[in-house]
Amino acid sequence: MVGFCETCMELEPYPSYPITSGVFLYSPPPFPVIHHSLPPPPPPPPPSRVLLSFPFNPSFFFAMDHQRSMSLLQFMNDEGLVPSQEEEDKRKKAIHKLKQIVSSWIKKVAMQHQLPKHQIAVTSATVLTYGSYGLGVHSPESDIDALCVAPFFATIAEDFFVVLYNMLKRRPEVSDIQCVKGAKVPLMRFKFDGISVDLPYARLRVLYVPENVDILNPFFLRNIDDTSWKSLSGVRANKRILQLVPNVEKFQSLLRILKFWAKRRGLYGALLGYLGGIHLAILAAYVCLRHPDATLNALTTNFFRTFAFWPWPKPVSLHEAMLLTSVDTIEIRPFSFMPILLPSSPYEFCHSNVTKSTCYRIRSEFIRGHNMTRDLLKPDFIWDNVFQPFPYSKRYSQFFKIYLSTSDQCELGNWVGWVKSRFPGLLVILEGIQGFCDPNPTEYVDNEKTEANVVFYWGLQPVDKNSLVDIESVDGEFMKIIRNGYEGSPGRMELSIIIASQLPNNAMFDDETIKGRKTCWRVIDYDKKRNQVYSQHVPHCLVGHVAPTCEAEYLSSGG
Ligand SMILES: Nc1ncnc2c1ncn2[C@@H]1O[C@H](COP(=O)(O)OP(=O)(O)OP(=O)(O)O)[C@@H](O)[C@H]1O
Ligand SMILES: [Mg+2]
Ligand SMILES: [Mg+2]
Repeated sequence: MVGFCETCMELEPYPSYPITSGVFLYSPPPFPVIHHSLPPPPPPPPPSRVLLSFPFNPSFFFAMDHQRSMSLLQFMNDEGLVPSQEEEDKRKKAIHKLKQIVSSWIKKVAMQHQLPKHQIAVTSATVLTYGSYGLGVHSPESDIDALCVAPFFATIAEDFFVVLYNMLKRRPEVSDIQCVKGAKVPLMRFKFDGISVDLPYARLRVLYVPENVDILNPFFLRNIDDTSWKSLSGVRANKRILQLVPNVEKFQSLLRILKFWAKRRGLYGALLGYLGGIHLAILAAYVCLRHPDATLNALTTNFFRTFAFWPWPKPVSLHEAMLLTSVDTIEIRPFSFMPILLPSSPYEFCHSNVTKSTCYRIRSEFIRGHNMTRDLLKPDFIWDNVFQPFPYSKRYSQFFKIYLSTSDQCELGNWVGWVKSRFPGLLVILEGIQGFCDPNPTEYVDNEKTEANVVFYWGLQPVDKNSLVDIESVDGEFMKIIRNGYEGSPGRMELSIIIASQLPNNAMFDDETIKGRKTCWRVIDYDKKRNQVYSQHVPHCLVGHVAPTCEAEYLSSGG
């Protein structure tokens, strides 16, 4: 078990005494433990056996459990985790309009392809929502993940990325539109009425795609291409999760809570080796399946207990949660510190960038959550403590600073997106040198600089205080990774090491203003650079203009 620092109720960064539970399968990195002000960590909290010293009164425990569930719901409300009716209506309206655009797009494409009139009349395409919106757990700042599903004749390269792109671009509701062609799941990303939308594409071997097409039905999955298959996997996974969980409402509340917890504790973001929405959704579903009658409090407590003692890298699978022995086909699993299996055929693993350091951080946070929630009778318990922002500046003595800037504000989004897509490589380089790195996912802005910028501060735990990272060699190695493939004009990148006291004032790591600090950026106006594209089906027919490719923010996931 990992100890607490008594002054700040934070877990020690690394176990300072032998681990007894067998939770950690690899040896902890050989770093000194920072005792924030008190030297040795206290012994682990007393086991829950202590509860049995009270005369056992079930109704008292039920009452306590109920009370904690109620206060958790109140906490969610106070934090604004559930979008207002007004926000919901705005999203519904945006999706409705998107469906209309897609419907008229497919007719236009059918005409451009010179399909017979009767086929043009019946052809249709639709939009299926998935991700956090599809699961009903989105927060006000979540994007809408919407899959455009169309008949086979509409190509991705031309009809989706050119014709639909241009139709969207002309709409007054649409801004900041980008084509993300290089990702495992290619997509268009834009804002619709101010809401971020991720729009990947799938083609089915049909002429008519029903509005609520059942993509778990094998009929629709016949002979589809590889990209479509990958794009559909998010929708299939979501649908399966919602079918499996015994109580959708409780699952949604639990997942909302966990996403908020992960954001507050600096653990949200698959790109930086932490947990993405899909990972948390499967972990939450696992707990719901194992405890079908549990209250919200019991589910949250069980979540922390289950994963604090999970024997990683044993995969988490919803089949196991249902006590089924195995699934039919499992892809050959690449090594992963925290493998999590998608719940729908062909049972691939969620893409993961978890590293040794981030795995350690996540597990420490599971244990912290467990230690804080395990005792139902703890007199001074308040949920607020569980969700305290992670105190980076107290925890780390040094920070790896990544300063990214462009002289033109419009180029910042693409430049930062590109560098971020290469962050997994940088993390590996830093871990190789330092052994440990905590890539804080929060993006900061240096307001003292006149140029458009985004700054990252990653926590470091040097082996000894005098050891310094050789910035030049890190810079050289990382430049090799980011140099190839960027299509725009690259911005500036400065890497440096700072100590905790040099953190700028606006990087307030330890207070509650952590919410809403994500940088907003604008995207290049592609109109200035677009190229004409002609139809492959009708010679000399101009189908539109192609946007220069914006590189994938995610190396291989559709998020
Ligand atoms: N690493 C991944 N592995 C497999 N599927 C992924 C991965 N990342 C994203 N996806 C798919 O894309 C969907 C949308 O991802 P996204 O990153 O938008 O997260 P989200 O769950 O919608 O949370 P948020 O509220 O932060 O948007 C997920 O539900 C999942 O189906
Ligand atoms: Mg999303
Ligand atoms: Mg998304």
